[in-house]
Amino acid sequence: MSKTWSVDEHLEDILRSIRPLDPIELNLLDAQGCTLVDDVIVPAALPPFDNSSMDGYAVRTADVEGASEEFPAVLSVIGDIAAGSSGLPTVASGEAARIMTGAPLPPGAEAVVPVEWTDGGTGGGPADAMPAHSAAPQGATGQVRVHRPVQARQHVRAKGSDVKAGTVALNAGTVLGPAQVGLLAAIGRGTVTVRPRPRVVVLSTGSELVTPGEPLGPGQIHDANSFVLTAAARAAGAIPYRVGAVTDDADSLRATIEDQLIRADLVVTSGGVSVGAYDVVKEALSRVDTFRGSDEEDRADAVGDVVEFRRLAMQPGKPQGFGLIGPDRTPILTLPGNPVSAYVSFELFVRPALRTLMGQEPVRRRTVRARLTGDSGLTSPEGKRQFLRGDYSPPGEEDLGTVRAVGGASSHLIAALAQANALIDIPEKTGRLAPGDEVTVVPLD
Ligand SMILES: Nc1nc2c(c(=O)[nH]1)N[C@H]1C(S)=C(S)[C@@H](COP(=O)(O)OP(=O)(O)OC[C@H]3O[C@@H](n4cnc5c(N)ncnc54)[C@H](O)[C@@H]3O)O[C@H]1N2
Ligand code: MOO
Repeated sequence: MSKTWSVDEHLEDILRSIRPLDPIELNLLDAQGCTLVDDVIVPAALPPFDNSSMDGYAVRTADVEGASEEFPAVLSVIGDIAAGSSGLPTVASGEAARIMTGAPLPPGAEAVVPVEWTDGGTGGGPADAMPAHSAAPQGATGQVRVHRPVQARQHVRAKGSDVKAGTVALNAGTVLGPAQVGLLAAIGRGTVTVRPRPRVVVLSTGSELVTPGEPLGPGQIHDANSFVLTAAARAAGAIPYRVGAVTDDADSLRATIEDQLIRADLVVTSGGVSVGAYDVVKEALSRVDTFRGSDEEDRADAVGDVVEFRRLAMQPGKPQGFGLIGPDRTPILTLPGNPVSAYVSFELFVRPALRTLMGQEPVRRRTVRARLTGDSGLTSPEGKRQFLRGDYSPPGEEDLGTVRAVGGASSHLIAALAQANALIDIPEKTGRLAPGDEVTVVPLD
């Protein structure tokens, strides 16, 4: 009998054959979720100029020293400075410029008095706000009474106080989330060089499969796997292409995969990999001449172009296949057909492969230790690493969180999978677990 592989051996074999995708330059929003290839250097200081952090009046500090509501400092308003203003007036002694948040601090001014610390030019008590310029253009002229002093640079955001020119804004390897996209935009980057999202072709196999939304005939079931795998690929950051279920016919499957290779950085199939007489994936992909290219060079490359089918010491997910196919040596992972097996296999093998293609680390999901709860204990097949579905609660006051098994071990239990938020990772040598035992948990967040 051929070798039984451990989960780690199979994963390591896959990862050994996969390299990060070549970098490309993408528009900022298209790069969301992608990994930066190079450090991004700040080209010019941010903010690019000293500016006001308040709507108020730009003043000289000496002019408002000792000011109070009873004895206000009275200053002449020389004009408005709105955000985006250029051609700034100089603020001389006894003068103030009305200034808006984000507007450049004018020459001569040392600080900004918020409008609430003034009469807003009304001659009355403290102002709540400035009237709109369109409704009260006279606010840009006349006099303002200032009720409180300010210190030099108060309410001024200094040039470069956010980031300085020449410093590193983001390090290579950073995954671009909303805040990182925002920073790149703020420093003026319209495009960025990243590892692209991998394109994943997902196809399920089985003559019994019917697309959701269509009625079932005798012996038929709805195709769940191509949906769960497509959703999982998208959640992992890839661009999935779901191909409708292929019937159990080796030639059609080969033809479908061959057609799809053009748009695939990775192919995932489900079903047809065990030991039955209609296990089409195995039949179609075990042939040595699979996916020869059309020219000589491709043909030479394609020698040995075969998917290796393996048995893993794992439950669910025992039958697995992996290979590199076609002229571009595209990785293909063939997952077992039982829906829970397909999903667990995705989490353990496909997701790390996708993260490797994206240049993201760590490639494996984090694990935590948790205490097993539930009325009875668990049994696990010795000699197999078992991944039960679990409901994990993170620690509160206690040092460890808790986890409860959801549903049984059978790999057709997709309803229980949908109630789970974690996998319970039970080692090969463990046959029995009691409530209160510590276990390893893989949160699926
Ligand atoms: N004699 C043996 N039989 C089986 C063994 C074995 O070692 N010896 N292994 C079992 C294990 S474990 C698994 S896992 C399955 C894997 O089988 P396949 O990968 O060949 O999958 P299928 O036979 O095509 O399907 C299995 C099961 O899952 C259902 N299925 C398949 N695709 C979908 C889909 N897209 N959506 C929903 N459900 C799907 C299918 O109808 C079958 O019920 O083999 C065991 N047998
Ligand atoms: O190993 Mo299978 O994946 O139990 O259902």
